[in-house]
Amino acid sequence: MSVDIRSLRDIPRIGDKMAKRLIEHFGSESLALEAIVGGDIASISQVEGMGQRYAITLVHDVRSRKEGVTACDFLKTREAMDVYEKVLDLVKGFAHTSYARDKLNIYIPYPSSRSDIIMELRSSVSSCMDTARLLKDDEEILALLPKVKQLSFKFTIPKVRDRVIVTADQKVFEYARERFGSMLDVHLARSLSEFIDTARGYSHVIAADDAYLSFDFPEDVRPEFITDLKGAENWQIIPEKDISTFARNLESITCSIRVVQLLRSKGIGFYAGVPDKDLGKLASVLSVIDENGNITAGTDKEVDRLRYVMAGLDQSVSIAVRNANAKLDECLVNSEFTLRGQEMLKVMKGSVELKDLVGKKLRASYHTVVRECAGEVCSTLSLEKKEALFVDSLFPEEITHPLEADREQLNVLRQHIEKKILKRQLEHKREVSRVLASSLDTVRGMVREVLDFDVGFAIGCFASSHNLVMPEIVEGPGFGFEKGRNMFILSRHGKVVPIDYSVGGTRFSPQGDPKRVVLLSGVNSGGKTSMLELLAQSVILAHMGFPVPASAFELSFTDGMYYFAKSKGTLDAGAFETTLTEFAVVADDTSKLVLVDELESITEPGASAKIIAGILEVLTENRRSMAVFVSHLSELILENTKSSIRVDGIEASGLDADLNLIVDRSPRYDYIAKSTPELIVERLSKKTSGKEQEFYARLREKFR
Ligand SMILES: Nc1ncnc2c1ncn2[C@@H]1O[C@H](COP(=O)(O)OP(=O)(O)OP(=O)(O)O)[C@@H](O)[C@H]1O
Repeated sequence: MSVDIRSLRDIPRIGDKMAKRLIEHFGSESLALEAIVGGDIASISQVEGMGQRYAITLVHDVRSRKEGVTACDFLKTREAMDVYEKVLDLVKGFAHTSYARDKLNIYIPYPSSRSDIIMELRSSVSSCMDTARLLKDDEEILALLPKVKQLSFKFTIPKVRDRVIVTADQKVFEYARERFGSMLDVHLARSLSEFIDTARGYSHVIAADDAYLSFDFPEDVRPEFITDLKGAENWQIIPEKDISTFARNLESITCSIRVVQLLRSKGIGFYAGVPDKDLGKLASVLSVIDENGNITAGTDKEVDRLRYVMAGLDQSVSIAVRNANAKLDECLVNSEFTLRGQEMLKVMKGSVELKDLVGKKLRASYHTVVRECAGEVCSTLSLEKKEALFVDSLFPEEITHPLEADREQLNVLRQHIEKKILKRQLEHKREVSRVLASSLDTVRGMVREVLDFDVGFAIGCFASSHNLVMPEIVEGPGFGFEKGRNMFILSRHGKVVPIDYSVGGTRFSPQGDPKRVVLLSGVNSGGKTSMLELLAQSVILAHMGFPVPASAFELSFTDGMYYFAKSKGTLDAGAFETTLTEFAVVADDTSKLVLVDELESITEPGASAKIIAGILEVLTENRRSMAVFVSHLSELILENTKSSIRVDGIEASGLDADLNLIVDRSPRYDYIAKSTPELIVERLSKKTSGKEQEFYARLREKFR
């Protein structure tokens, strides 16, 4: 039964505490609900106290309430679930984003009662396959996608230190502090002098009322009057607020824009609500900021020049000073100083200092050197007139040797440049923020769509890489295929022998034999278990609406799949009983596929054969059941039943030159294949020597 979910309270797993955390994390209940219903496992996992496993369970829970089924409705045994999880891991290997890797968990196999969902999925997966065919080798898209992450809004914006709001009005002050206080300084100035003192500490001053409008301010205080603070937009006062959101997520956003543009250029309609022109504008606005929210180099020549000045100031001053001192030294070395008699008398009388006389003599040369030194700094840094005046004040009027730049004045120059950069940046930031503020929803939606694109793209790439085909759905019961490939063997060994096989009524059935219940006999290590695994993989994929690993595949939908893997060793009485209880479930009249691997080891061979025969009879009587039982006891089982059960066989014809079994991996229909353990014994005897070989030779004799 499907249930409508309208609030977090409708989800039994979510208590008050978790609901609060979800709302805090996503920003609102509707966004939290959207993430859960939409299967955004990656984001839900980030909620405090959640974790990935819990997020998956939560999403499955909610979806199963909406869809009325869970994965366990189809996957009836632990081993069936294991195969599903391993298949899903293979698909996840093709995801380019962690978002997609997590979200792929929402895909589950559905029972035939929800064939409507399977059919819907088949059509969307088919278009994912088309997209993958087109794009799977596109290097640009493959490089862009891994850089797209979910947008993060969880960060505090560092306080802006170079800007201040100053007001003379208590009410305005309180309002400004409440709205902007966490992001920039707000001051109450009760007098003009207080205003000016405060203003001098900042590169940009916003005067938030008209109290000081008519005053003449000193040249270094140039407030901006924004007298209606309530009517002001955030981008005017604190453009950093919106810019930060974009800057922190810059790579994800710019890569998403590029992905959308690329997809559109390939004729794939994507994110239709936003026209190309708007995307282009967004991209060009974003190109102006870097990941710290600063204006990027190349945006504004003046900012670039000032940054260049800032970066080169210390070095160019020290080089120019060094050059000046070298010139001064040279000048001194080449100077002669002659005291005339009058001068000597004055010095002797103490009315003139020798130092002053020397200074007088050197002044002209000193000032020339200092002028040249300042000129060198100005030209190296391409300083403007006003900045050049600051440079002049770096060097003392009085002759000093060696020449040194005044550290304090250098600092004043640095602050002057810095203020100019900040002021200029503010103009750009306001422009950028004005555009970005209205684009947040667009960008949020776009990044989500790109991430969701990767979910489908991963499925498409998986299908394409494994050469999968969409199975044809038939009335059945039955399944049959050509060139089926076990994907686990393929990923483990890099190659796999394709197999043809059919059970029940399909166009691949042997001479139209529609037998639905078969025993699979055959040689040890012939590939019987691998065949069951291949069937399980394909049937699970088909019930997920996914393509399957074969060149052609037909199957009928079933209500559930039972996969019982080989049990290890003979079971004790308790475990035997438990195993039988597990098998009792196959007796109901639902449509089902039962795959069983060597059940005989549950007890001694004679009894096992009877039990297996009994189970097969029950399955044969249910017209909607299909079953493949792998067994080495097929003859014994047939002796114990009158039901019409087909025995197929995987046979080995010998050993090749490398002592590997020569096996035809495709089962032969209606054929009891021998286990041929003698081939294994023969192989061992050929591979060994001495005593060991004698031992195997003796065993071999037993088969003659
Ligand atoms: N189609 C195939 N292509 C390539 N290798 C295969 C194929 N099928 C099986 N193999 C390989 O053969 C080996 C034995 O396979 P598997 O375990 O399925 O045989 P089995 O018939 O179940 O053996 P046993 O009767 O001893 O349990 C495995 O290593 C598997 O990788």
